[in-house]
Amino acid sequence: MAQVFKVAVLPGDGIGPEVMAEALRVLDAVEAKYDVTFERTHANVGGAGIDNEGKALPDTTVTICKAADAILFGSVGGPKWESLPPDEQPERGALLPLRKIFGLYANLRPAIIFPSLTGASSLKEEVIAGGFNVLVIRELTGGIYFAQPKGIEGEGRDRVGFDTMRYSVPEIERITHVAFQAARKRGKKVCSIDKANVLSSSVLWREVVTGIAKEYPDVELSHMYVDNAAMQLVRWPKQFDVILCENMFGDILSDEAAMLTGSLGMLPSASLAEGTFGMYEPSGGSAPDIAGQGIANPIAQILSMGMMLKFSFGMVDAADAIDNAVATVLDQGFRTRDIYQQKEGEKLVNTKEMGDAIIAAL
Ligand SMILES: NC(=O)C1=CN([C@@H]2O[C@H](COP(=O)(O)OP(=O)(O)OC[C@H]3O[C@@H](n4cnc5c(N)ncnc54)[C@H](O)[C@@H]3O)[C@@H](O)[C@H]2O)C=CC1
Ligand SMILES: CC(C)CC(=O)C(=O)O
Ligand SMILES: [Mg+2]
Repeated sequence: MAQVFKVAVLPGDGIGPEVMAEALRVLDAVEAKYDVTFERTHANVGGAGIDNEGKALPDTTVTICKAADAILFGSVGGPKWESLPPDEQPERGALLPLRKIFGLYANLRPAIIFPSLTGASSLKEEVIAGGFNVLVIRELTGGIYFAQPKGIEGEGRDRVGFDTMRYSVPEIERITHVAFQAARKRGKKVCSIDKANVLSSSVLWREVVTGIAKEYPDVELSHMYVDNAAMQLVRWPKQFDVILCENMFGDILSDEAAMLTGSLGMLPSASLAEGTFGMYEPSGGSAPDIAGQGIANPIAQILSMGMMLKFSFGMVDAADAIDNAVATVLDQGFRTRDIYQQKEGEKLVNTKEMGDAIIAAL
């Protein structure tokens, strides 16, 4: 009998539904190829939650996610909801609570440059010749995005806005283990990012990471201040293997790493809890500037779905097949607008045509 996996599908806003449609068509192709059934339940989230059910994270959505084996998430947010009170907006009202409710503390963002895409990277060819493969591991449920107190107090020009950067030892320990275990299976190097010359949370972060590293003598640890890391990523990305970051530094550096691979539309991510539950989402946002035009790059969403197959369902072969299909279509010259270089052999395609090509390659 075919194995059955339950997937909560949360397309969200902007380009979310457009790229999600392609990921689901690729999931159909996986179903046809492997002896497996993906039971999918769609739910509103973000602006779609506000518009359809009056809340960025409707209770029905949480119930559907709790009944699922994994969440496939598009992206949320956009100008339409930016004037709502901050805690009711799609990002703070839905995405961050989802990460907290499901304990998704480990965010894996693999920035890999496909050989045929080196021309789309913002870096010079000689800097990225031979490719690079960096895994950003971002702590996702702590730090300045979550810690209290935060808010805006006072009146008029006397108002102050404040957030709190806070990390506990167990929070640092568990994400550090994720980074070292990942490094063990690849280049055996962890570079931990902090701002220990200024921030107390970073002083503790560095101390705890250094302690955990002793349990992994086969993995080399280095530390780097976040400002230098931002510079080193564009200077010589090949020096990095696994980059370990707290929440906000990882948010920022992963967008930077994405662009080195050609486009934010290329960077998938897995947000993992203890065990096999995870939420799988592109690293980028809802891209209001291109939403509704059918031109968004669906690759980040499709590769995120592939990460779901690997990390939540143990379908490593199917995940590899998706990665290979993406590499094949890029070799064949298919390009959405964000990675189109107007070079000979390139074929400019829209979102759906990119989905078609990946399904054909699969
Ligand atoms: N996980 C999520 O749901 C996230 C949501 N956001 C939200 O998204 C909205 C827009 O934020 P921005 O800062 O503009 O970031 P963004 O990531 O949505 O877009 C930044 C740039 O990258 C491009 N881009 C992103 N994904 C693409 C794709 N798949 N194909 C082609 N181009 C792509 C966009 O067109 C834009 O020029 C905001 O409301 C923001 O809060 C931002 C980041 C993550
Ligand atoms: C709401 C933000 C924290 C989302 C974001 O930028 C991200 O997860 O990369
Ligand atoms: Mg981000």
